[in-house]
Amino acid sequence: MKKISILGSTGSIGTQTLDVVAMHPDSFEVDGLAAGSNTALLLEQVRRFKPRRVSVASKELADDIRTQLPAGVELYSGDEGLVQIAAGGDADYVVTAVMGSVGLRSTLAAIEAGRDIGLANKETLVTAGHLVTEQVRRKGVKLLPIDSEHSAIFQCLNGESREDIASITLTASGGSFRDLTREQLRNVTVEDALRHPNWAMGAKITIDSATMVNKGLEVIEAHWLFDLPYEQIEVLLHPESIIHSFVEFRDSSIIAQLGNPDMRVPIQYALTYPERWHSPAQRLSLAQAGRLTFREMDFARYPALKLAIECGKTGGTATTAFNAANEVAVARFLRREISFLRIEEILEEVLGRHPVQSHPSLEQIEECDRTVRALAKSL
Ligand SMILES: NC(=O)C1=CN([C@@H]2O[C@H](COP(=O)(O)OP(=O)(O)OC[C@H]3O[C@@H](n4cnc5c(N)ncnc54)[C@H](OP(=O)(O)O)[C@@H]3O)[C@@H](O)[C@H]2O)C=CC1
Ligand SMILES: CC(=O)[C@@H](O)[C@H](O)COP(=O)(O)O
Ligand SMILES: [Mn+2]
Repeated sequence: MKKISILGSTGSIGTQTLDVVAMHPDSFEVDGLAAGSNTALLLEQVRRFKPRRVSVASKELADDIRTQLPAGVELYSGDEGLVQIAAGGDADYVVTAVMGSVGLRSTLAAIEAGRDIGLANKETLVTAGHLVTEQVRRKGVKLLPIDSEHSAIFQCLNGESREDIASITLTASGGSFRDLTREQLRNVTVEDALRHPNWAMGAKITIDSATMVNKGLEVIEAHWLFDLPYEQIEVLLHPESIIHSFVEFRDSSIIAQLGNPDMRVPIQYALTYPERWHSPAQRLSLAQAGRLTFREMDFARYPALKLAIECGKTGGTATTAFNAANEVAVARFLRREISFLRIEEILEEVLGRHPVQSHPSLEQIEECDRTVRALAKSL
């Protein structure tokens, strides 16, 4: 029986993780659940999965639900609450599925507590990849990718030697606006941007997919997860999202991982690795798919992807700043304060002004995150 805790249990990845847990009730037990503000859904999850410990985003929300929790369930709140769910109790495994760099301290706390991590929260690695990977090595825990592209690469690399890798390629759907020119992006709405062609996901990552920031974050995530230089990480447009990513080896062989777009598959693999269990995901029929198509990435069409990769190559706090500016810009777009194209402009402006620090400590990372957020809000 594996005891798991989920940070962000009420979100897209969190609820699908609980779907996987529900499919294998004799193999998984839920120790802790951390939500943001969706207390109605959290209470439903508590009744169904019977965690011993829960957390919500604020003390006020905790006060709202205190009397509705079964006796004995420990209740926490705020950032400290996330850390409690990540590192307290007796879970063996923590799924990090909160959105944004708010997940950093709790992920580090879970690793410090010796827990294996199922990582969906890519912003954590983008913000402080050097700290997270160093701590993973020091504590000897497993860091298993949930992000579909990284799960694909992880599966393709199973049993292979690092020296044999020529390159890895992350596939990109192109997002909601893949058929629009930059000129046509001027007047797009939040509703348009939230219509992802292939995946049903949380709002922030759906916008990131439309700006191609998501692929930029994923390149940086891949750099840390697979310990590869940026020169060996490629991006390719693949509108069908059937090939989730692939690896080319030095003998010119390519190994790819394919499947219908369904996050329950990589989530389950991260939970059951190295085993593979039955999944209800719809089987892929290549005959029915008929044709898979590919296009070279157009960096002029997607300047935020170019900027993200430049930040990755610069290193230090450049990626921290990129991520913080993006989180603020996307939140402002979702609140309809700025236009879609303004997201990219804010990224350019913030990075143009950011004094990069090399080898930042956790405190320096957090300071950078705060400063950049304030700047991005003011622009
Ligand atoms: N969705 C997907 O298919 C994929 C997502 N990812 C990554 O997974 C992560 C989660 O994405 P997704 O599930 O789509 O996002 P959602 O917005 O759907 O969910 C985010 C979760 O985080 C919780 N949360 C937000 N702020 C806080 C906070 N301050 N304290 C505690 N909990 C908080 C939310 O709680 P509440 O709703 O209760 O407020 C919710 O449970 C992101 O990093 C994303 O990039 C990666 C690959 C695919
Ligand atoms: C499901 C998943 O992993 C997302 O990160 C997905 O990849 C988004 O799709 P695109 O960024 O390719 O549009
Ligand atoms: Mn992805």
